[in-house]
Amino acid sequence: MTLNTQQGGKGPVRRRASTPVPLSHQSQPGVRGPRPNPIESHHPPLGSSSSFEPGDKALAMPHSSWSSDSADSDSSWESLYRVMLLGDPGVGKTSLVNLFAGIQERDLPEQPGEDTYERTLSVDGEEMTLLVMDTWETERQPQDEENWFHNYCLQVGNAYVIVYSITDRVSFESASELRIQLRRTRQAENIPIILVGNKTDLVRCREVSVEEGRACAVVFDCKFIETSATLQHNVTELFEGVVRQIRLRRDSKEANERRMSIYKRKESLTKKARRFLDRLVARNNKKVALKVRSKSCHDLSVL
Ligand SMILES: Nc1nc2c(ncn2[C@@H]2O[C@H](COP(=O)(O)OP(=O)(O)OP(=O)(O)O)[C@@H](O)[C@H]2O)c(=O)[nH]1
Repeated sequence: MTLNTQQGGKGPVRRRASTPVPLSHQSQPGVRGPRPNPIESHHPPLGSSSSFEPGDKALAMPHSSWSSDSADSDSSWESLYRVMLLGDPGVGKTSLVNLFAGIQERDLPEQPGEDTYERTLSVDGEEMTLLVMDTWETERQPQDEENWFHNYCLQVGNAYVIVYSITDRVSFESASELRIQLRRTRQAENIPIILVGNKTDLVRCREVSVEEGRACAVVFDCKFIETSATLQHNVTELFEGVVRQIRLRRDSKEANERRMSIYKRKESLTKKARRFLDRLVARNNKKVALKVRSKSCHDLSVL
């Protein structure tokens, strides 16, 4: 993986944790600054900060989705993808995002607060810009604010990385709950979700086995990888996987749309009947599907 910073090769772009990225944020590689739009006032230029209020309606507009037909789904929109890190406190989200951003421990600011990083990755010869957001907090006060903020996070991501620590079973259970919450919030969407078991270097303290992690990913229909931020093990693979998962969906959506428009024109009644029967058979073959999924859930380069 090649990490290319923007802004003329300076370090990764940071944003403040308290600055939700407006849902309509769109940038083209190399183009900085907000586009003129009604919620512009909430989105400061990169590198500067702003605050937000829970319940801010302008920010809570419906998110763009893979299946969106809105005007926002043009090619410029697709040049920047929001990746949300979710998970219990202490599981290693910040450590993972720091590795993504190329930040060494000694360079970390004394006052934490910069939790969002934008970098362009080159994977398989193609560049993609990710905005990785380590803004998930579970101890916000008051509760209303926490609920609003969680809901916001679950709405705005183009991809999700749900992290647990393999040394902490409670964090594993929270990860499953988060997956359920995500499914509820983004029901109809096929967004990439990667379950990450971090801290694999702590072998003797392991509370969650690889098999359990994998089984969870199969049941919840997401990808799975184990990492160690401390040893920098599988971290590159994780973020490359995020890029590939986004790309696979983007490409398959485009291909599907093309195929469907041709198909709809040509499809005969017999074909429609056959398709219906195929679906019926597929539904009855859930067991087979589960087996196939369990084989591929750890392969982040396939759907
Ligand atoms: N041994 C080991 N420690 C890790 C690993 N990843 C993170 N840690 C440590 O776990 C602690 C918590 O890591 P963070 O990255 O701050 O975790 P977080 O999920 O961002 O926590 P919050 O900011 O509270 O949400 C730190 O002391 C890290 O050094 C890992 O892979 N192995």
